[in-house]
Amino acid sequence: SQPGAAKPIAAPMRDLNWGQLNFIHTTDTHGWLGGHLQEPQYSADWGDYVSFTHHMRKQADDKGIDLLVIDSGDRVEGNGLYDASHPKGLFQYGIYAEADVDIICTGNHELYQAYSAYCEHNITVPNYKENYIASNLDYIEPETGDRVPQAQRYRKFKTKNQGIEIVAFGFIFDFTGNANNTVVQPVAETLEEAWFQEAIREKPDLFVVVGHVGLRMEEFKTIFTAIRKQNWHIPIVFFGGHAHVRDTRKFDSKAFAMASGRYFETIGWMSIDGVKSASDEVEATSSPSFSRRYIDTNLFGLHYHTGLNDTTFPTKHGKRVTETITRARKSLDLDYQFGCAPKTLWMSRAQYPSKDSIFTWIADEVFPDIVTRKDRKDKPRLAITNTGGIRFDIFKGPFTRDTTYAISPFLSGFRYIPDVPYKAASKVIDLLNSAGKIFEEHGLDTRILTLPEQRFPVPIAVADETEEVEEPWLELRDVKKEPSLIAGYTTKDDVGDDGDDTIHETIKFYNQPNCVQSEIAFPEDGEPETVDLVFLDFIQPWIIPALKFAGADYTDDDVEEYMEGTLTYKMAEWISKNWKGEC
Ligand SMILES: Nc1ccn([C@@H]2O[C@H](COP(=O)(O)O)[C@@H](O)[C@H]2O)c(=O)n1
Repeated sequence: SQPGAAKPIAAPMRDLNWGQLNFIHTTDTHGWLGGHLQEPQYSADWGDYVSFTHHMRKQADDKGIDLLVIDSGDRVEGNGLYDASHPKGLFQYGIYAEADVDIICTGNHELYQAYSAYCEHNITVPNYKENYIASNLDYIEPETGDRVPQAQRYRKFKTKNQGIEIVAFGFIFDFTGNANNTVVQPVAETLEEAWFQEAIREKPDLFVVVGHVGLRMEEFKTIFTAIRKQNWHIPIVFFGGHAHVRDTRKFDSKAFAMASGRYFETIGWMSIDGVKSASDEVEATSSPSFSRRYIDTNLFGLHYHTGLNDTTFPTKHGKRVTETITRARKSLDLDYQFGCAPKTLWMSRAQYPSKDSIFTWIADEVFPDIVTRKDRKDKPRLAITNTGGIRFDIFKGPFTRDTTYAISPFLSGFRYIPDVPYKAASKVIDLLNSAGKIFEEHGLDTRILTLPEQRFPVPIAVADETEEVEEPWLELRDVKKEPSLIAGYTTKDDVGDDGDDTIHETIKFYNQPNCVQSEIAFPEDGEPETVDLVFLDFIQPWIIPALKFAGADYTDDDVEEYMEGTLTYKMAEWISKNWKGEC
């Protein structure tokens, strides 16, 4: 872990189950390669990950079984290590590539900006060569305008030790917010293509679908159905992401999907037995058994799972990566303190509105101060932001450059429509928060506005009780002798509630609105006649139809820049003025 990071913390652990074929999975790391410096249960860094995967590959080799390392996208945006450099990702791409990944695909965050799409195509794809798969994504070459596959459409290969034959795909969900140098082909359309139809007729031992797709979104189900139509008996595993949650979904007794959280808090572990019979000639027809674990990026747990310790765990390579991160963090001055957070503010561990809610802080304290311009400072205004634009909690203590990007990594700026009749403008916030249907008519999904974690909830009654899911190696070591529990995830998925490698004190999460609003410079009595309606540029597509529905006919041409500067910049400025002091 990084110098100054919180020390790893002891906790009661559940063992990992090894099978014939095993997977290590990361997703939505969003640049958190330095680890969570303030949280002991997630303070391992990418160097530790490099050491961990090395030891686990070695164990697989020693046992004569196989291990594959997977990443399902959104490696960028969300942490100073990526966002604070000019250009962005100056250090991040090289550091990430120190990890040896067997199957890797693209997420939506690699595609929001033409620049990051360019880097993905020209840095990460060549770094991973045949391991990079882009089943439904094309890149547009800037020099020629030619549309080319971002990477190969699928990959057929055999595992190193047992020669298990795998056909692997790499999808992204039906994303529409991509920059114009990429083309995302809708998943359902892609499945009709000749190459896909050929690939699913290959008859491997196992299909592996890696996708930047939430497990409860439609896309994986559609892919599952297409593969199953051709192959009633071949096992399929899916590795998803995007929803920022730990989750496992069972499509049928031979098809299992897992998602491994967010921000390098989680390393996913999946194992399968019975995927290939000992004799090559006989097809494995009985149901394979699957198991999953969500490993906290706590060095204590990584030592535990590898059977190593402080001295034996770090490999030379891992140590070098840790040192490279330290140097990069230093040269980006990520520990520079803008101020000192007087208390912890939560995204979803507090209700909105409440004194501990980060959104209440933004609406009540930050926006009234920052959303202003000299020539219209007395104009009453409504300022709206989507909650999804805020990405992480603020912990009491130093608020650094790094914290700034973890909270607000995006380049979104402030726009407005001047002098909107208040009667209409005042209705916008409720429409954004609770009138999803109205926006659907305009092809807009209001779930995009909110936190990824609550966008695709896991259905409550999910487990199919009639089917057995094997968890034969579960062993809980000495829970009673271990220290008290630390707060963390208690994941409920299609298999049960024992997936987390660490037994945590359960955290309660509260649903948040899609958007929050501040009323600024309002008259003391009564309502204003008109207001300036100020909003972050990301939510403009929802603002215009909302106003229309509220009775005010505006178009994109009526929208102007409200002030210079991004939310990220303005927030950091606010903190340096208002949270002065030592900590
Ligand atoms: N400029 C932006 C870009 C994105 N968002 C929010 O992030 C969500 C996507 O994040 P994932 O990690 O789930 O891919 C998106 O739906 C928005 O809520 C934003 O606010 N501004």
